Amino acid sequence: MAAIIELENISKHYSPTIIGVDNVSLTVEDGEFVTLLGPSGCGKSTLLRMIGGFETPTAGTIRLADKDVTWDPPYKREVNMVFQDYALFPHMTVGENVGYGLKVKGLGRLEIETKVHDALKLVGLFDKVKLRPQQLSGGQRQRIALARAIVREPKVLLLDEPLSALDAKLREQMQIEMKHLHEKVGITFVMVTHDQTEALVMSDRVVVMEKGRIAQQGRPQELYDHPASPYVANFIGTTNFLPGRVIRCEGERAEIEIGGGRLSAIVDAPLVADSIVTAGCRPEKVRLLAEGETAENVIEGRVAEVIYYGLGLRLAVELADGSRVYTDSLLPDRLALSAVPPLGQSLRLAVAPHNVFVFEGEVTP
Ligand SMILES: Nc1ncnc2c1ncn2[C@@H]1O[C@H](COP(=O)(O)OP(=O)(O)OP(=O)(O)O)[C@@H](O)[C@H]1O
Repeated sequence: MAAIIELENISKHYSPTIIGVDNVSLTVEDGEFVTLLGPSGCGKSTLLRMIGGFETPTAGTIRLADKDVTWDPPYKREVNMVFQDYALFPHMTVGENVGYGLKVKGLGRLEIETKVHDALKLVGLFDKVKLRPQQLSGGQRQRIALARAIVREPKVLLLDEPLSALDAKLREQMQIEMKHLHEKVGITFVMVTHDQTEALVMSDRVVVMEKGRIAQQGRPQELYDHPASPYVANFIGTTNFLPGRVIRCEGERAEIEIGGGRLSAIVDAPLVADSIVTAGCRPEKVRLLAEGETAENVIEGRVAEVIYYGLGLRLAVELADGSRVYTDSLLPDRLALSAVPPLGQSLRLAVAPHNVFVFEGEVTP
């Protein structure tokens, strides 16, 4: 695959103290679906707007399809942006909205009709061509905005929180629809979201941002299974953080002392004996042990809280030092609920060494 977007040392300083984006370099491959993910204020929208030409960088270079576009206005770039509020014209029909950009470009009526028809077919809304936006549901309006963006056949589609106006159920459905749309049209998608599930479900690659910089980037599963920092581990999914101390580290295996016992972990880089660390593990990777069952990395504690969330159960287990470990388990059938341990009951948990992350230093949640 060839690179379609190349950002080289891009910064945006709004003032000497307000830094939107701080020296970011990023390459997006042709046809990729890349998501910029992070909490409010981390600089993801500023970065997206700079790719679109709606904001100019204070340093760095932006190349689109090998062309330096750093100082080009939006209309000179082969990109199209879908905004949060869709920005549809209320006085125009769906067909006119979708065809508007082509009309401005000077295309003939027949050509516009064909392209509008194809774009609306792609989003499954050709039967709505004569309606006005206000006669459509939120999800339909979102699809019209997408059709209007792809009808101009841009090389890159920029999406700024495209699903934020939709309710939870529709959001879930649109995540899958947009993923399929991306596969069908083959255009490069760059999306901004603060919703980690959305990023994991839809993207080929997720770029996690922190204070204007890239904290980590990778395929969704890479980020989930190998977060590079507590920030990423906390932002993507839920993580148990347990304060600890390194007992020893030999090769890729480290022994960590934690508040209720010891944990073995598989580590990427050697750790210094006696150093302060934080062990992390995902709640669904922590297993409840049956009586008499043996395992590596056994943690003992008492049930402090039971949280039922339909699909399964989350137990908060308090260790001897007062720290808590959450464990998630699915409930395979209704009867399983009767086996839920009561508050205060002692139990044993286990987590496999390859499911334990170790971060140097203390983590403040
Ligand atoms: N036009 C502006 N003038 C001054 N500061 C700005 C401007 N736009 C953004 N900022 C600041 O730059 C930083 C990054 O903002 P940005 O909007 O890119 O973050 P974001 O991650 O997209 O957040 P959100 O999800 O809330 O939109 C923030 O500190 C913000 O206050």
